[in-house]
Amino acid sequence: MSETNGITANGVSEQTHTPSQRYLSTRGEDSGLSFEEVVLKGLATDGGLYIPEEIPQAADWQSWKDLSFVDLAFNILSLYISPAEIPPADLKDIIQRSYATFRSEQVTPLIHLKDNIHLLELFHGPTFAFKDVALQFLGNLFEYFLVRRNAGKTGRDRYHLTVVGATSGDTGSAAIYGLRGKKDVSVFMLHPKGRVSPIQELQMTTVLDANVHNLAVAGNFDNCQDIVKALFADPEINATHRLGAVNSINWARILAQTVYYFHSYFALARSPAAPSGFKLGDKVRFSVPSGNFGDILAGYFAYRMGLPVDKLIVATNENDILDRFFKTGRYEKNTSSNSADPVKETLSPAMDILVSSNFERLLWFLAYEFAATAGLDDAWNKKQAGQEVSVWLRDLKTKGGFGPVHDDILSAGRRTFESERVSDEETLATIRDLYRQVGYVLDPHTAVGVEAARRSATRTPEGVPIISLSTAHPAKFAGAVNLALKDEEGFDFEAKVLPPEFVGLDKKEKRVQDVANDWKAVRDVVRAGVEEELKAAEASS
Ligand SMILES: Cc1ncc(COP(=O)(O)O)c(C=O)c1O
Ligand SMILES: N[C@@H](CCOP(=O)(O)O)C(=O)O
Repeated sequence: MSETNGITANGVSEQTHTPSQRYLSTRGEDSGLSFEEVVLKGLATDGGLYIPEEIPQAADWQSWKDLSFVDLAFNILSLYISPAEIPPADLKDIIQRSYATFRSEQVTPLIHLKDNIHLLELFHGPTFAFKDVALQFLGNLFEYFLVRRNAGKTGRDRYHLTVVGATSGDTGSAAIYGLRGKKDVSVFMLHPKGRVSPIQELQMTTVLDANVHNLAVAGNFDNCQDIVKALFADPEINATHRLGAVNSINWARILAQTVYYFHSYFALARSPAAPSGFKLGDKVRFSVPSGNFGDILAGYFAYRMGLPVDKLIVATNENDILDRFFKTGRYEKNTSSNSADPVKETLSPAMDILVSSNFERLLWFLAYEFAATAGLDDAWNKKQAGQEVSVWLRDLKTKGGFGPVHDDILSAGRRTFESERVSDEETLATIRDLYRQVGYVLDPHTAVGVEAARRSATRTPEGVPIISLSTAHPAKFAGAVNLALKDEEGFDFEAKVLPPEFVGLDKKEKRVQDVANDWKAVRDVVRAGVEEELKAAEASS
């Protein structure tokens, strides 16, 4: 970071921002940014992802044990957001409004599933998936920044945010619900045509607000993600539009998700189902169904802040790039498939992914830790980490992978993480088992996490409980749930699983546009859509 008189190259003051409130890019070319800048930019100019310069230590985390979700979120987020940027009362208000939309008073309740395994239900938000926790917050955050930036401005002088996102189903609807109808924001959500569940598709396409544009791409999720990254890297559209990100490349997504790791830990410590004698400071494991590595990365931040985590269990489906990394040290796209599409379609489609974009953030921390063993100064360590990550990511793009990484880097990763790959057959068996054993219906993604937790439990030190993250409501994945449970006596999907909010969705009007798997074609659609909205806004003002 180049600085003059305590002011960073990007204008952030050292007096008002602690190192955990200043941000840099994982590829080393961009640093000294404020929270507002990284939230509005999404992806760094050098193609990297933003991370805080330092992970703050929550020295007094135990004193947070009885806080409500909102108060806990306020304490955690304040460590990463300078009060000079968002005054505390405003931050509290944004958080409060974001979680007032949840159906559960606890926001993310923890229930005891079976034996040593507890389930963290993250699906009580508007779209019934864990993404709501971050995207309700991000929607309000965008609104807050835009209102401030646009004070006194009219017409084309207003700061207009053009959000482009890729979804395999859940991010799409959660982002749309977080941003629908918001002033000065257009949302273009790309999903792989025919490869999201029917309910997920309906949740997105039945939202008819003028600022919401659903684009069905002829391709898979990775194609959608690549189009989004190509748009962010394109100087032409960046010269005319301010692009914004709602995918977990946006730092605010990760940050908001750290809260439920703490919240569930405290809920467990209070629970009569906790192992006998369990007390604050004792370790837990978290099992996380993983695709883009955003959710589990939030757990890594919670751990680095001081939460007593024994292990973070990366649970993948048959699209297992992450599992293969933790087993071999190689991060490689799976090109062994004979089919033209190397992404396998599974029963947990939200995790059907070739490359996990957030893994880059973990790689940076592992490379940084490794560089620090050389004992040089911190600026050098950060520079080294940025260079290492840039080379890895270049090789991923040009050669389809990299590795094996240095033994010390892999060992450092394995100190915190372990991984499991769960097949479709095992996913169905897990849904069935848990239904038979405790009468609970798991969604297929959650089942991947629970199966990984069950395997991990056989290796877990005595008395270490496992919190398994339940990332979606089972009604979102009727196909897989019915496949697993259709022959179970007395099972009735409509009566046992379907929430009233989903009934009749298929009768509603829909809006969606088919697009080719071609980023330039998508760029044209985005430009035309924004223009139409701006003209309509001008006409009505
Ligand atoms: C239901 C569900 N479970 C798990 C995941 C994987 O989460 P992540 O991409 O953060 O690893 C997703 C997608 O993001 C999802 O929608
Ligand atoms: N599984 C995701 C894919 C996008 O992931 P994100 O967390 O980076 O937004 C989805 O539900 O769309």
